[in-house]
Amino acid sequence: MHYNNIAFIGFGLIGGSIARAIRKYKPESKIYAYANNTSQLLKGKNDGVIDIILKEIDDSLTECDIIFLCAPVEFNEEYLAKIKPFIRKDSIITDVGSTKSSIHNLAKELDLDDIFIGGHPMAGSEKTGYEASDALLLENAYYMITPSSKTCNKKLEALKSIIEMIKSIPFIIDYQKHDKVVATVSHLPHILAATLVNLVKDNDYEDEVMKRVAAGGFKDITRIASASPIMWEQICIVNAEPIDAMLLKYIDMLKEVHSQLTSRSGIYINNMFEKSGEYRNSFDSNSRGVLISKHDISVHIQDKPGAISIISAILAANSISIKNIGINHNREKGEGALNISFYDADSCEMASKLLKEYNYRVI
Ligand SMILES: NC(=O)C1=CN([C@@H]2O[C@H](COP(=O)(O)OP(=O)(O)OC[C@H]3O[C@@H](n4cnc5c(N)ncnc54)[C@H](O)[C@@H]3O)[C@@H](O)[C@H]2O)C=CC1
Ligand SMILES: O=C(O)C(=O)Cc1ccc(O)cc1
Repeated sequence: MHYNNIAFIGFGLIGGSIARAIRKYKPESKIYAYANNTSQLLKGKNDGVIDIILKEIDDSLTECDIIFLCAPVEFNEEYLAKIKPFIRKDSIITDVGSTKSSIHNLAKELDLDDIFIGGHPMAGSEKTGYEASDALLLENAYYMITPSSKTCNKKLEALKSIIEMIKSIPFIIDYQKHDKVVATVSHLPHILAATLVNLVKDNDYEDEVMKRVAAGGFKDITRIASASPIMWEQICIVNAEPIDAMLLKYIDMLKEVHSQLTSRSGIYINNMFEKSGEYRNSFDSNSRGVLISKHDISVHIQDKPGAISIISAILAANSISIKNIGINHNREKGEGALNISFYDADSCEMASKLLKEYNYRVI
């Protein structure tokens, strides 16, 4: 199975970015797209990203080996049901939605749980639409994959290799755990950003001085307040339970800050920033993933003695200097991911090509 014919239902920021990346790294792919926005589809066709615009959800989908659902999460669920009659048993349906349990439950109800594998790229932006899409948007970003208990290994591996091909980092996770994780690190922060901006709006002076002088810190933490209202309405409603559980914990934290401020406890405030600073500084400095410099590659190696020395010998024999080399112990890429950085782009490209010729899997 070559997974050559790839369909997109919804063709905006994320669908467009994945399609562009597929076109870049596997130009021979045949890309089909359907969306409720014809102008985005026409642009995609003009750019050479889309081969076939689908006017309807119909049996053209039977030709497709993998179908990406890339609309807001509630619409993805509607399309899962609509496309069911046209999908081959050996195809894969995946989605890019920010919530996973609800669509997995539906897949089970529809008896599609051997065909549907959840997906969620952990990168994006506050912008929307195909116009904002970019082949490099998801590069070096984690891409969560949520298999079901009926997902077969062959399909899982196929989806993983597409994700690796577009230079994202596959991260397999249980779908219920996924929803709790993203409720905390993505959904709640979007709600906080929106409410903070609205706090300023509702409390500013007539001359809008707050808006005018809002400094870098405020802008940094509120960029995502400009995200798509329809997309976030659907995410919040579909993932309401875990978001609400974290929101309640957060309200308790704010109440504690309020109480400590009332009693003017400088020590409490100091400790609060001490604790947060230490933890925040321990985050990966490159939020888009584990590859820090532009001249890095990651090579999958078997976990056995001598594996690293073989690779360094291949590179040395071809006069390619290594700047840094080390096993990725975080296991984001699974066991045996070796990170190598080079001094310049040419060395990096040559090394990647060479190691691939030796049948190493390089991303
Ligand atoms: N924006 C982001 O940063 C990220 C978004 N996601 C997820 O990706 C999905 C898509 O988000 P974006 O690409 O950002 O949104 P977008 O607004 O840029 O694109 C949505 C696409 O779906 C189409 N669409 C909307 N309603 C439709 C309907 N009823 N029928 C057919 N097509 C319809 C639109 O025409 C557009 O092509 C969402 O499920 C979101 O949760 C995941 C990771 C990051
Ligand atoms: O713009 C940002 O920083 C984001 O956080 C984008 C984003 C939005 C939704 C997701 O499910 C994942 C990532």
